Amino acid sequence: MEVRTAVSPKDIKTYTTDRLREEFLIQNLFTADEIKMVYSHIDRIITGAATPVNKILGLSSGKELHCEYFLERRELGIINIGGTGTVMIDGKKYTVRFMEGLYAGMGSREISFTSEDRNDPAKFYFNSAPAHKSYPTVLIKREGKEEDGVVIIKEENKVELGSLEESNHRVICKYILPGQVKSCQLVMGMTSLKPGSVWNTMPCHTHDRRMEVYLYFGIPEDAFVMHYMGEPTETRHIVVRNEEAVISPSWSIHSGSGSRAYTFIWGMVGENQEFGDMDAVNNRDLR
Ligand SMILES: O=C[C@H](O)[C@@H](O)CC(=O)C(=O)O
Ligand SMILES: [Zn+2]
Repeated sequence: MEVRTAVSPKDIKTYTTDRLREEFLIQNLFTADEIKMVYSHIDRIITGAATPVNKILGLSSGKELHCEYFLERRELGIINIGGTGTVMIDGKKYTVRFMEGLYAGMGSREISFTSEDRNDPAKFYFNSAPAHKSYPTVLIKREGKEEDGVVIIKEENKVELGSLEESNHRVICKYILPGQVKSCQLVMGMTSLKPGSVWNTMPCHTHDRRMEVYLYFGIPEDAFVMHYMGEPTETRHIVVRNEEAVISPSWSIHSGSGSRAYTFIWGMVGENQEFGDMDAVNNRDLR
């Protein structure tokens, strides 16, 4: 597990491209038959991915967490962006298809990942945060029938925002949030741009009470997203490629414009779970 420290907005004023990428960009998350993780001191979020191809991958705490098992004092949110896979949690099997999610509560001991088809492997992306209470583990689906251990995303949590005229027409699909999937800190979801729209989170915002990580995906190899970060009056850009993530500290905007439409997963950690708790930035004030 790679460990990254927190960063002051004063520092990034002098950062080179390389330094900025080293601090905030997360690359090579999806590596065959490996679990990759980055532990950030910013709200202690862990951003990771499990890509089982030929193996069963077990999630272990590693030496960095100094505990017996990964979710001893944590919670976990997973979204599969690959082929159908299986997550085993304490002997219970969850089949997780493309774009389906899973929330695993604190105290879950044995967690492992497998793919159904090695030619179309699952790609389990995850965010994990410190937790103080155990909430039920549930599978999260966009459609279907509500049943025991399965949550269907509510219509009110599929929000259409923006317009083609403003090049920011998109659907925000909220997976883990109060009123749908209970968690201690973690709030997670996915935003998909409509063809022809390229801007996410524009107008942009900051939120002092939580940090955020974006994972961009569904981008062809020769395409990219210009991700914008920094204080609203001191912005910087990071060129993000397919299946790369970017860390956004509380003081930073997090917004992007792609060379074409794309999709991204957002995960937020901090003290406030209210989705609308943002400090809006007026477009006129950006620098
Ligand atoms: O605090 C909320 C997050 O930044 C994202 O959910 C915003 C987003 O997906 C979008 O506007 O496209
Ligand atoms: Zn945000």
